[in-house]
Amino acid sequence: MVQAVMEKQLEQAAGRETVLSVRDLTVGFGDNIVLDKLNLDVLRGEILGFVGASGTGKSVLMRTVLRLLPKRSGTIEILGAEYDKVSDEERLALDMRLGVLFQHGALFSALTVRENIQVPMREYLDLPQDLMDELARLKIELVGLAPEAAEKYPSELSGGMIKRAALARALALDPDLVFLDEPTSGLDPIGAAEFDELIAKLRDTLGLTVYMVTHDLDSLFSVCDRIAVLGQKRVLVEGTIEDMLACDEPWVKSYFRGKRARAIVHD
Ligand SMILES: Nc1ncnc2c1ncn2[C@@H]1O[C@H](COP(=O)(O)OP(=O)(O)OP(=O)(O)O)[C@@H](O)[C@H]1O
Repeated sequence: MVQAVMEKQLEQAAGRETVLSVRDLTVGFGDNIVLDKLNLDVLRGEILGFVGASGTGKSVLMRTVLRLLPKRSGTIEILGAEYDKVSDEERLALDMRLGVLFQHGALFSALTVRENIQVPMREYLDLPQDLMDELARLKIELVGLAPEAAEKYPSELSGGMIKRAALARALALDPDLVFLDEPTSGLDPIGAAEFDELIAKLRDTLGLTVYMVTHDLDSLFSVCDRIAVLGQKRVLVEGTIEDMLACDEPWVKSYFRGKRARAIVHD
């Protein structure tokens, strides 16, 4: 069954551009091998939901792809380039095409929302302050925050506003691919649904590709085009929500056909 789902996905993937291709990736800490020969493809323009039991290595994979953790072996090709094989200059250019929203927002508490959004601009670009202010204003509008949010500090924002501000910072350089680590965690169901709608809208309007680590079944059912499940140190199964619902792999079955999931399906 799992094999059949994988083969169907490969067929569907044929002909679409792969923006992230991970092959035989092994990552570990001392004797603890967290990912073992893992393979994963993310296709342009899709929202990929990445799930797996707690502690299976979802964050480790995302951090390794972002070069925040070292890999033992394997290849990671991102936006058509293999990081290990490009020059420093090309690596910098690649980094600019990636946006990241870390869990809990991870905004700088001593900076206002506007200043937070301008951090990547300062790091990668050499722009006059008035242009950066205008760009920050546009990003704030894009994520649905009020203009007044620009001069507020993170401590003055609600959880939902922090997520939106962090998303605005992730979008600061108009990336092709954004990584979201549990973007709806800590939000109430209405706030989470609004955030999901925002992500779908941004994908549709900006043509973003979204890689989203999530435990949120609502997000998986409502906005993800495809889902990848991490287990046994690799991607156990990849597919649409329908594929997940038909899958007999025990963890996938209990996650997607358990009590909580059934409540969503029958909503
Ligand atoms: N810097 C590190 N040093 C040593 N071990 C680590 C490090 N980071 C992660 N690990 C280990 O890697 C494994 C996977 O952790 P990871 O945080 O990726 O899980 P996760 O799937 O994201 O979990 P959760 O859903 O709870 O966030 C765990 O066993 C963890 O202890």
